[in-house]
Amino acid sequence: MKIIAFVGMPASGKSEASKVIRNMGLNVINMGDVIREEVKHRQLEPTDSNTGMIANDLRDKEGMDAVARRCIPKIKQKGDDVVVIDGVRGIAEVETFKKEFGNEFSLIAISSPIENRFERVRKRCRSDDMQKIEDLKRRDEREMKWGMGQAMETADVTIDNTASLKEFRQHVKDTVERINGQR
Ligand SMILES: Nc1ncnc2c1ncn2[C@@H]1O[C@H](COP(=O)(O)OP(=O)(O)OP(=O)(O)O)[C@@H](O)[C@H]1O
Repeated sequence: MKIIAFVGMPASGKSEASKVIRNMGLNVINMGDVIREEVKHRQLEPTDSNTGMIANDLRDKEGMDAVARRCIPKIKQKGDDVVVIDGVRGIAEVETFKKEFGNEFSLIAISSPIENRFERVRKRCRSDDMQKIEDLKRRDEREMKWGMGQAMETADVTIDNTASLKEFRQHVKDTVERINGQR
C-alpha cells in the first residue's frame, strides 16, 4: 500500500491536486474534512474562525498529530494500493504517518507565493475564505505554528504552483505516476 500526502500553505492548490488524483481513479482522504466533521459534530458554523478553533483544540487536547491519527483508520479501511492524503499541516503529522507506513509514505509539497494564493482565494468563495490579504497572512501564521514549514522541508518532491492550472495538473499527474512507479 502506497500513501502519498500533500502539504502546502492555504490555497496553494491541494484541492486541485486532489481532483487530479480522483480523476486518476485513486482515493483521496481530506484532512480538512476531519476538522469539518468535528465542527459539524459540535454544531458550529463552518467559518474560518471555527475551523481554526477546532483544529487548535484537537491539537491541544489530543496532540499535534491528532488529525493524522484520526486519518489512519480511514486509510486502512480503504485497503487500496494507493491512498492520497490531502492537507498535512505539520511535522508531527508527517512523523506519525512515517511511523505507521514507513517507506510506503511519500510527501509532496505544493509551493505558491501568498500573492498568487490570495488572488485565487478571492475567486474561490468558500465559506471559510477571507477577503483581505491580512486574513490570509493570519491563517498562514496559524498553520506555520503547526510546523508546516518543517513539514514542507521534509517533502520528497516539491511542485511549484505559480503557472497555469493546466501545467499544475500535468505536474501533479506526472509526479504521482513517478511515485507509483508507472513512469
Ligand atoms: N495554477 C492555478 N491557476 C489558477 N487557479 C488556481 C491554480 N491553482 C489553484 N487554483 C485555484 O485556487 C483556489 C485555491 O486552490 P485549492 O482550493 O486547490 O487550494 P487548497 O490548497 O486546497 O486550499 P486550502 O488549504 O485553503 O484548503 C481554487 O479555487 C483553485 O481552483
